[in-house]
Parts: sequence; structure tokens; C-alpha cells
Amino acid sequence: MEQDEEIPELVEAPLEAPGTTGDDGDSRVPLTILTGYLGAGKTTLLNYILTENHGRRIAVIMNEFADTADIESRTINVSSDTGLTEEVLELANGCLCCSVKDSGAAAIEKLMRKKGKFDYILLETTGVADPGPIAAMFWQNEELASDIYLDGVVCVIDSVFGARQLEERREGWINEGLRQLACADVVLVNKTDLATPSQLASLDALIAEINPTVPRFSTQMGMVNLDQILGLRAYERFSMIPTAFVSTDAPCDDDHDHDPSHSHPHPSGHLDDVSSCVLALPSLTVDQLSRLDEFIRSLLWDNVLLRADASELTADFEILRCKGLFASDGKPFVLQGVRNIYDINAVQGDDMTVPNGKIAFIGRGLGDGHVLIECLQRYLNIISS
Ligand SMILES: Nc1nc2c(ncn2[C@@H]2O[C@H](COP(=O)(O)OP(=O)(O)OP(=O)(O)O)[C@@H](O)[C@H]2O)c(=O)[nH]1
Ligand SMILES: [Zn+2]
Repeated sequence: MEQDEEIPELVEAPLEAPGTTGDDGDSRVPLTILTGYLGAGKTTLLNYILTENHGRRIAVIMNEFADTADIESRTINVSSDTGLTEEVLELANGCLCCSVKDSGAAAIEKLMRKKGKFDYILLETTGVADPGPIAAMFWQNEELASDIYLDGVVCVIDSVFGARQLEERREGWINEGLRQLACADVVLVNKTDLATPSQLASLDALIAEINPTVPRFSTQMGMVNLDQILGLRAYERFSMIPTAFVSTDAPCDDDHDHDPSHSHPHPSGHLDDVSSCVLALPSLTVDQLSRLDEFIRSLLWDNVLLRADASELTADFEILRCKGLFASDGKPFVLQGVRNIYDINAVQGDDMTVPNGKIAFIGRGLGDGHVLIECLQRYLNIISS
């Protein structure tokens, strides 16, 4: 970790910032998460963004490991317009997501009081962070919802070491690089100056295998057209299809591995049949929670819908992404899924309530999602069979 890494300063914008208090009257500040493995080039990208003439006034939150062995010493530094670290937040239990919720939310609230001084927030995670819970926390945070919204997750991948990092697998464990890629709304394949063409080609194939719909751009020193990574509105209130799926720059994913159980014609290039559906969830019992896990696993891994009578229905659609926040047994849970990688985790920290639990699915060929929704409702016994 670069201990002497400079915390970037706010960049004063002489012009009215684009896309913030825009035509839609939305005065909320977008937040973009920068993720990527250790040393991939996140800070380099951050500095590039801050020095580009983009007309946005940007605040930066850095979440880094201190250079000690002390696992308690993760901090979030919020850099202010003075350029000095204003908040150093000790994360008591080493869990970023609850710290973002607890003390981090306070930092952001404080930051928000300076609203008018900035109109964009960038959060650089540590190289070993799973951005999933962080993203979930921001897109679901009711208290912050009127002030900020999660715009998207940008994942920087080292073009020389990225493939090795992604391929490092252990039974029953999804490595951080994979989690970061799975969460990504856009990928920057960085340090292309150091990689051979064959390294680039195999890395690209690997990325496409894991997250086939994510737009990816080659960069050196993080230099990218900022319109490709900022202002994506990828998580917009579940209602929008992530930009990744509608970007004209999205690579054609025709040639990714097909699950043989997919019987539907693959409409690659025709993105108009990507749709989403949302199911409101009551607080789940422990049994319902495990049935939800079974249902999601069967859907994402075997492409089948489980029925209440234990029979299976082949899904004639493909889930690209699912996400959810709901309560079970008095605790909040987050579902994060990208393609067939998913996780259902209890959110650490017990002060969080989930008044309106919901799960959203984004998929190809999903239609209005009523088949999926009804199956799930019946399987969880929310509606009777
Ligand atoms: N050759 C080359 N070096 C780069 C490129 N991008 C970043 N670097 C260098 O790679 C090193 C790591 O870059 P950082 O931006 O600090 O990486 P990071 O992801 O922020 O690292 P951590 O915060 O430690 O996880 C630095 O020495 C950068 O100057 C690039 O495109 N080409
Ligand atoms: Zn860094």
C-alpha cells in the first residue's frame, strides 16, 4: 500500500457540472466505486479523473489498509476541498459495509453538508475489497438516498497479472478479483503498455467468460473517456437496466459459453429484450431464506425454476444480474448476483432495518418476469400454490 499516496484534492469546476442538477431535476450526487486488484491502477485512474477537465467537482473517499499488520486499522479518508484528510474513520470490525453504514454514512452526511462544493463522489476500495456489499449498501441506503445514488462500479484490471488473479480459485471460495469483476458495470483493462497481444486476448476472453455483458476498455495510466465510466446510472432504483447492457460499446457476447440447457435463441446484438422485474419480499423465515438460496442457485447454476411441488421448470431466459435486500429473522440480508456468481449474506451490524425487502432480476428473454416471480413466490410460500 502506498502510504505516501497523496489524497487527491477536489477539483474546482469553473463550469456548471453536467448531468447532476440536470434536466431531470435530480439534485442527488452520483457515487462511483473504483475497484480492482492490488496495484491494478485505481489510484492512477483516480488521479487521472481528478486532473481531467470534465467540469465535475469531485470528492474522494478512500478506503485503504494502513501499512500495518493491524487488521483493525482500515480507514476511510474523506478528502475535503482543503485537500486534507478530514475524516479518518476507524472501522471497528474491519467490515467496510457496516462501517459505511455506521460511521461512513456520517462522513458522507458531513460531506453532503458541503453540497454545492462538489457534485460527484468517487470511492476507491482497497485492492482486496469485495465491492458487492459496498455497492449494495450505497444503492440501498435509505438515509443517503435523498443525497446520493450509486452510479456504478468501475473495475480496473491489470493486463499483465489480471488473468492470474482471476484464475486463482479455491474450492468454495470466490476470489476478490472475481467478485470485483462480477460487480463491475464497466471494466478498464489497464497497463496495456506492459502486456503482450496474446496476454490481452486471453485476459479479454476470461473477462467475457465471467462478466460477458460488461463494457471493457483498454487503458494506459487509467486514461479513458470519462463518459465511459462516470454518469452510468447503472443501479438506478432497480428500474433501469445497467448501462452495461445497453451500451453500444458493449462487446458482442455471442461466443460466450452457453449452458446447454439454454433453449432460447440467443439474441445477441438485440438488447431490447433485456428486461427486469422486481419482487417485494416480506421478512423471511429461516426456512424461507434457505429456500430462496436453493431457488437462486438452481436458477443461476442449472437454469431451472424450482416449483413448490419440488418439480423443475427449465427457464427459457437467462439471468444476467440479480440483486436484493431483505430481512430474515430480524437481520438484513443482501443478495448480489452477476450471471451465475451469487451471494446471499447477512449484512453485518444490527442497526439496519429493511422495511421494504425486494429482489430484482435482470435478464435476457425475461419478459415481464411473471413466470419467475410467481415460481419464486410459490416456492417461498408467499402466495399459495
Ligand atoms: N506501465 C504502467 N504502469 C501503470 C499503469 N497504470 C498504473 N501504473 C503504475 O502501477 C502502480 C500501481 O498503480 P496504483 O494506481 O497505485 O494502483 P492501485 O490499484 O491504486 O493500487 P492499490 O491501491 O495498492 O491497490 C503505480 O506505480 C502506477 O504508476 C499503466 O497503464 N502502465
Ligand atoms: Zn491505490
